[in-house]
Amino acid sequence: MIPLYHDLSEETVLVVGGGAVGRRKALGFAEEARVVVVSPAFDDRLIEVAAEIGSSIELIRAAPQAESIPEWIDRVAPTLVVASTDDPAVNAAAEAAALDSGVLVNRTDVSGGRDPGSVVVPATVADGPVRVAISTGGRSPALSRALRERIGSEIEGAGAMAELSGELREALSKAGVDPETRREAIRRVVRSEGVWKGLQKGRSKARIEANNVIEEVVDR
Ligand SMILES: C[C@@]1(CC(=O)O)C2=NC(=C\c3[nH]c(c(CCC(=O)O)c3CC(=O)O)Cc3[nH]c(c(CC(=O)O)c3CCC(=O)O)/C=C3\N/C(=C\2)[C@@H](CCC(=O)O)[C@]3(C)CC(=O)O)/[C@H]1CCC(=O)O
Ligand SMILES: NC(=O)c1ccc[n+]([C@@H]2O[C@H](COP(=O)([O-])OP(=O)(O)OC[C@H]3O[C@@H](n4cnc5c(N)ncnc54)[C@H](O)[C@@H]3O)[C@@H](O)[C@H]2O)c1
Repeated sequence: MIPLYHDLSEETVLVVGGGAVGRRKALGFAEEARVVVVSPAFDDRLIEVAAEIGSSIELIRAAPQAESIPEWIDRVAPTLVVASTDDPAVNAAAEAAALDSGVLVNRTDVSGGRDPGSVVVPATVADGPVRVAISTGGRSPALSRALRERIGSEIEGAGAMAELSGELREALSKAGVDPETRREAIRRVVRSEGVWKGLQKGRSKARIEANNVIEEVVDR
């Protein structure tokens, strides 16, 4: 399995099954996509949060049987279908219908042994624009979660570093610094203890540190 970061803004995710797992997936995807959850009953927290965040999550009360899932896919036109009911036959039908329509599918009730087009939702941790995704290839979701908790502290401050080094890279490029020198300067900035420490004290401190690192490379 190859990890990809998929921009789902303006896309629709269809979640079939609105229990605890369906709620977790729906709320995760609703950070970016429009989400439609179809289920005969909904997790209480999902109902609460859906009411708070408004139009990006739509809850539709229905219990589609296996044979009617393709109609739901036609009607909702999703980019991704999440199969999260507690009925394996309905989950299997959602998977088959999604794959038939060339739509991605996340089967939440099975691990390993996936068909092409089937995706795993990883555990993720973010700091600003930096986002780390962890998968065990479906083998151990509990381990994914434990590793996510560990990695969280590891990437603290990485978001600010991404912003700063991105801006510096653009500034060097505009100033006409040749690409090889620019790459070397930015590589040193992102590895510099001084710049990481500076970021904890504030942006201007980090900028001064970064400029010192860059000058050493540019003035060589
Ligand atoms: C990472 C995370 C993302 C998310 O869902 O948001 C996620 N599961 C999470 C938690 C979690 N899930 C389960 C437990 C209980 C402990 C345990 O059983 O291990 C815990 C731990 C907990 O809750 O602490 C139970 C479970 N999960 C699956 C099955 C079916 C099966 O194994 O057959 C069963 C057994 C059900 C049963 O038998 O009843 C299946 C999948 N779960 C996946 C993702 C995919 C593989 C990811 C990978 O490659 O590692 C995959 C394959 C499909 C998918 O859903 O994409 C999220 C952590 C979020 C976070 O906190 O960071
Ligand atoms: N991927 C994961 O992380 C993970 C974690 C725990 C469990 N699971 C698996 O995911 C499945 C769901 O777990 P859960 O804890 O959310 O169960 P749950 O019982 O809380 O939720 C199941 C939901 O499916 C709905 N449903 C039933 N028939 C339906 C139909 N025909 N159409 C639409 N919705 C229907 C129910 O009303 C309920 O809301 C289980 O099969 C479980 O084995 C996956």
